[in-house]
Amino acid sequence: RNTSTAPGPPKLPLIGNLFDIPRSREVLAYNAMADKYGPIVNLSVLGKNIFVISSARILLELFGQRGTNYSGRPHSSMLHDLMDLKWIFAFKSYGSSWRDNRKMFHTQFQESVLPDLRPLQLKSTHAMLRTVLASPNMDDFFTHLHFHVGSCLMEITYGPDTAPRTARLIGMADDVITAWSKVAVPGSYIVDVLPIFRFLPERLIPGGGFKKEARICKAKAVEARDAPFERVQAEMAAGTAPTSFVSNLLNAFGTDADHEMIKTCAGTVYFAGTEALSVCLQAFVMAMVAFPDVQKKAQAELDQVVGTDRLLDFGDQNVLPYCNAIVQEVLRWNPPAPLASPHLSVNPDTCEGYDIPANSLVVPNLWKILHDPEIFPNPAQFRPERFLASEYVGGKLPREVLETYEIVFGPGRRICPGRYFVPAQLFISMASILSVFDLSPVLGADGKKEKVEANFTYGLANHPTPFKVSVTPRRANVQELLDAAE
Ligand code: HEM
Repeated sequence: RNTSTAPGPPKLPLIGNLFDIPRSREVLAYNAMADKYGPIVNLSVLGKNIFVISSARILLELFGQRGTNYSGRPHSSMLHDLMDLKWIFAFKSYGSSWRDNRKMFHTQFQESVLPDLRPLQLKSTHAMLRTVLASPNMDDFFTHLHFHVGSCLMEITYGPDTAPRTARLIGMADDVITAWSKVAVPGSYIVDVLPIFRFLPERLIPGGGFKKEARICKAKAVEARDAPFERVQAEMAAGTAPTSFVSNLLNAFGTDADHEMIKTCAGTVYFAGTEALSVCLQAFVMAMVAFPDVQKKAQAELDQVVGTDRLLDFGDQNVLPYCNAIVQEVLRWNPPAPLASPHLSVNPDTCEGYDIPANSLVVPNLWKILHDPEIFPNPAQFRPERFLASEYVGGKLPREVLETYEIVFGPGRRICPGRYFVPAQLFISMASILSVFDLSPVLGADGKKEKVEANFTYGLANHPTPFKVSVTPRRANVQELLDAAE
């Protein structure tokens, strides 16, 4: 065979590239490696091969055409065994349990059922606008946005609950996400380097260490998963359960065995969806402040379509191309999962003349693909126009723009099952905010508006770095319209 090892930073004996693996600002580090070594970069850590892919074509080939070999997930002692999060199907290995969960999940988030969710999404958006109007300062703004998407997903999954109970569940679930995010940073937990440490009793570790962290995380995950599910079961027994992801599925499937899967699928919704939506809304706010002309253009479109004496509705979506383009540009400009989720290969393979040994970790660099200047000229610029068909000769979006953009949801069999829901949710949240509020930089000590430069953490979840924004209602009747809305 005429194959070779893919290029990458030089390896040390035994430990390989242990010290080349970035532990912060991962996206920037992998971008630099791609610039130096090309679209397939090979790293190896303690004998384990990692391939970082930053070409859409290669990614579609591996995860798409050769999907049977590339749709696994790596196993982590901390995440799967100690935190016991193996029930979340995003972490399951490729096989029948993952497939069954995904199928069930899809019944509730496929394109055809999405219109049923709109009234709830709209109601949640109005609640968010009311809260922002009541306390518009910046420190609270992102908290309101996070609660908005989190509680909306919770309500879709379990039906309405009281605000304090929802806030408690969101708090617990967010703690779980914070804990598991650390697992993705190599070396965070000794047990993932030496899995035998799993059997070390907690009392022998000073302060309880990783064992204590895992125990607390597991308990919170179980409560966040079980408490709302059991509430719906009780409501159904009493005949009072409103329609929701869980009540629909409990009605459709009868046996106890199915109940377990309904519970785990439902639990996956919040854990898989909230952070990504929340990061998108934060990036959107940053874009509106850093690129004020985009905001003005969107508001002009909204004023023309919606006018001033009613609130935006889903019925307006088809006639607001610029607002829809903003949604796409937010996802491209700051993909919330810039390095997607790592895949694990099964059998040895070759790609572009390079060997890919069995059990390799394959990491897609979505960020780099979505910032390819050949397809998205001047990629750091927030420019929704690149998604307007009217900008192109023939009035059609070029195929490579569309296909590359869709990479944001990860290609192949593990593609995000929330991908139909996401644009609708982001549209209603973002366009509603722009139609009733102005987002602008705060005034500095000199009385002038402070300039906001777009900047991000460039980590595994790509958050905007802290900035200030002033949120002001655009018209005197905003409160009145919101009071009258559901
Ligand atoms: C806000 C925008 C979102 C983006 C950009 C996004 C993107 C992604 C990506 C890149 C993956 C990994 C795909 C892979 O492994 O190759 C993923 C997985 C997943 N996403 Fe999303 N996601 C978003 C929101 C959501 C929402 C709202 C939900 C739930 C309603 C959701 C549910 C899931 C699930 C369950 C998985 C795991 C799929 C599997 O392992 O089979 N996502 N998403």
